[in-house]
Amino acid sequence: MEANENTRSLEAGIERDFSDKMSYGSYLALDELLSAQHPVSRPEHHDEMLFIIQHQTSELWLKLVLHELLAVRSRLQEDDLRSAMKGIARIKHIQRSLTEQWSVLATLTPSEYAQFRGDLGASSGFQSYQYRAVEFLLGNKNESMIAVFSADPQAQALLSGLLGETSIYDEFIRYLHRRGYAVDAALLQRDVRKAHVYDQSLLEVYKYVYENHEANWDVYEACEELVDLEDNFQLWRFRHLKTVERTIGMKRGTGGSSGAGFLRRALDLTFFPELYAVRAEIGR
Ligand code: HEM
Ligand SMILES: N[C@@H](CC(=O)c1ccccc1NC=O)C(=O)O
Repeated sequence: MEANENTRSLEAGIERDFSDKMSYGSYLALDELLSAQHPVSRPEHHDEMLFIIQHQTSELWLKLVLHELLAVRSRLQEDDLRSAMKGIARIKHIQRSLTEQWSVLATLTPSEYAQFRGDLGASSGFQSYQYRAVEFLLGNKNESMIAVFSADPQAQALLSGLLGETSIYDEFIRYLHRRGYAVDAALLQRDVRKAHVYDQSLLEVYKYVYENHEANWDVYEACEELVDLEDNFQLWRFRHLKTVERTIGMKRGTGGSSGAGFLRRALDLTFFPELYAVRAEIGR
């Protein structure tokens, strides 16, 4: 039957009755997940579903990035660099997927978006607490961002908590110190509520690591993993900016910012400045 009818028959052993067993849908809470898309445009605009699902899938992946970053931070605290790097490898794949996904939203034309943009009110990705949590964990701390969440105590608590905790870069630096690399004491005691700023002693450490990479292989490899992470993050920011430019041009953002100009300035931020600065020092 199978070959000539081009149909696959169910095997006898295939489970059919889930009345008292966990099924695919119940395990994944699909009823909840798939009933969480609520277009607000009236009459409902066809393309709003794309807009909602693009954001929801991004938030799901951000949830996993956050989960993995917290694990990476713990593994660094436990001096388990190899396992921390395994976490970063996974995050890098998620980032690629997030960046690749912009091409789906890029099919939304300015005319289509304009038909429901007004219904979005003042809501904006600027109010994504998971995105801000990822930025904080990577070291881009900015206390003023928390004000956006004044109406969301849970988000505010999460971000206030992370603001006062170390970033994965702080933990990497502390790990380097424990391994005997000459990191300045001031850097180890810095105010973690502020963004990391360029440190000369760290540049010297990296210079040593890169010039003697054979003898410092695991640290050298970890440095390059962090550069990949930042590179991927910047690619996401860039694709966001370019999607914004092609859908709303130079309009102001619904969140109240100047729009594309504001997003472009994020491209000047860097999580790991010394890892970029060291490039200019190699082979001098
Ligand atoms: C047509 C699609 C999109 C447009 C036109 C757009 C536009 C903007 C604009 C103008 C801002 C600046 C804040 C404001 O004033 O609103 C912003 C911020 C932001 N958007 Fe979008 N966005 C789009 C899609 C997305 C998607 C799919 C995500 C994924 C989660 C996202 C996440 C963010 C985040 C996280 C910020 C804050 C960025 C930062 O702090 O640098 N946006 N967006
Ligand atoms: N800020 C966007 C609106 C927007 O993109 C948006 C609106 C609600 C929820 C998420 C959004 N995504 C990213 O900012 C705009 O100005 O058109």
